[in-house]
Amino acid sequence: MSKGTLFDKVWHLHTVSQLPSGQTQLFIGLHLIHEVTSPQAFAMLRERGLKVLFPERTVATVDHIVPTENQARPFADTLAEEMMVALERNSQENQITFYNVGSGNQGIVHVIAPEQGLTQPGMTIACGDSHTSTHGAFGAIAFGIGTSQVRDVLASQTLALAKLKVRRVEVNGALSPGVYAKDVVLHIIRKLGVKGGVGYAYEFAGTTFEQMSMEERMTVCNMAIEGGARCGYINPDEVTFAYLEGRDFAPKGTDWQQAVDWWRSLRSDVDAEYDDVVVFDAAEIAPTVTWGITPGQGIAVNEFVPTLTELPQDERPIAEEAYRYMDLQPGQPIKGTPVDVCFVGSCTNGRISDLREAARFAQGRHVAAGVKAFVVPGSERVKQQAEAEGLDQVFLAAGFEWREPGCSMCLAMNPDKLQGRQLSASSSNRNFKGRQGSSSGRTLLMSPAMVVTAAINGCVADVRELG
Ligand SMILES: CC(C)[C@H](C(=O)O)[C@@H](O)C(=O)O
Ligand code: SF4
Repeated sequence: MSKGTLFDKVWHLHTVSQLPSGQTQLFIGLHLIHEVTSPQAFAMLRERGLKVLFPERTVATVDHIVPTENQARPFADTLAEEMMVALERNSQENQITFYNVGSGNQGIVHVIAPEQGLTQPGMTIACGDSHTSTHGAFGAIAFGIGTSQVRDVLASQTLALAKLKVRRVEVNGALSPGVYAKDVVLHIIRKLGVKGGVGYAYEFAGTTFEQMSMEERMTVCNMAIEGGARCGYINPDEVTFAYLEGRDFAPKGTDWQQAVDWWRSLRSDVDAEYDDVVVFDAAEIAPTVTWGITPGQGIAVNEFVPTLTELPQDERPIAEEAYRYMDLQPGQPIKGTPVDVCFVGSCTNGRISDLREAARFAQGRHVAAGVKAFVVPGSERVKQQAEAEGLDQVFLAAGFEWREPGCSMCLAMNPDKLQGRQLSASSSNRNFKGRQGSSSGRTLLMSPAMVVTAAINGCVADVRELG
């Protein structure tokens, strides 16, 4: 194996051909599909009389449109019901494994594939969903694709792609108390910008990531795309292997050791060359909250909404738009901003460790009067595990609602929606205008522990002061 980054090695190993366009025809090891971006792709396939080439390399689940309260069929929303029926039919007709509601394996696509061991180091993974970068936490090259590319993968198991450059994003040192993976990635995006990663894969490296659990690594890679990087990854190590061992689709017996040796060989070499390197110090990272309308508009919870003069010229127009939309004044503290809705969930922070941490802060406390707070597990397995540990009871006793798995209010393609100008504290990944349902609804992104802190205080508050 030649010297290089994991990205280079995996790309090279999956290259089928070099296309005259200069692009690479890349083999896709695992194709994940969900109800939103697959129906049209299957329709295009049908129009051309094509079949799914490798149905065993495609796995389907339903997440965006699933109601998290009443899941009785048919769904009240006819469009949601149509998408559901289409996925059921397409999976069945094409012999594609479909983890439907009630199967015990359903959930947000980026939660279920890792938990079942489908996501493995050295793979290429594509899904018609931008947060596919999540799977890079395992040392896979994983990226979101559009619907016509979903068609291409279904038909040929390959994609025509231009190779990305690689930026090593290094963070070193221990995280301070109250600082989580979410804060690390919000900090990175704040510093490098929401477009800073365009054209790059982000290799997250350094002792901070080495110390993280797989679930924390997934939180970081999940938001690579929010920094413009279509994929983000972390080199596989003992933490990765320990997480994978014994999972349903992980190699077993003698295959296991062989796989581990193979995965080790794919790590970026110490003398690998990068197109760019940036280095951060973990000690500088505080609990972070977004105040604006892009995930890059983040500040430490004890900082003030930036004034125009503090911002570089090119960030000023979007800042002005954000002040107006969010109804926040430049220079005001973010702490103390009243919240209406508190949401713990999503493919960023809806895993068991997120729920455990949220429950730790909710334990023995109560949601403030007038605040609607709810917890949505990322998958049926996460829900089951949380209930086995009694986390649901902790949340319920604290005044949180406990829901069925799905994307829920991360995107509000289901009944969980903000109303009017409501302001939400959310553990999800996007704070775009109108993202959580209402066209004028407002979102502040933060870690699950900070969402719980906000729920209890009725306003943005510092998790470090909750004790
Ligand atoms: C619906 C889907 C295409 C979309 C995505 O690509 O990310 C969604 O998951 C999101 O988070 O905005
Ligand atoms: S949880 Fe949110 S970000 Fe993740 S796939 Fe669903 S809608 Fe997209």
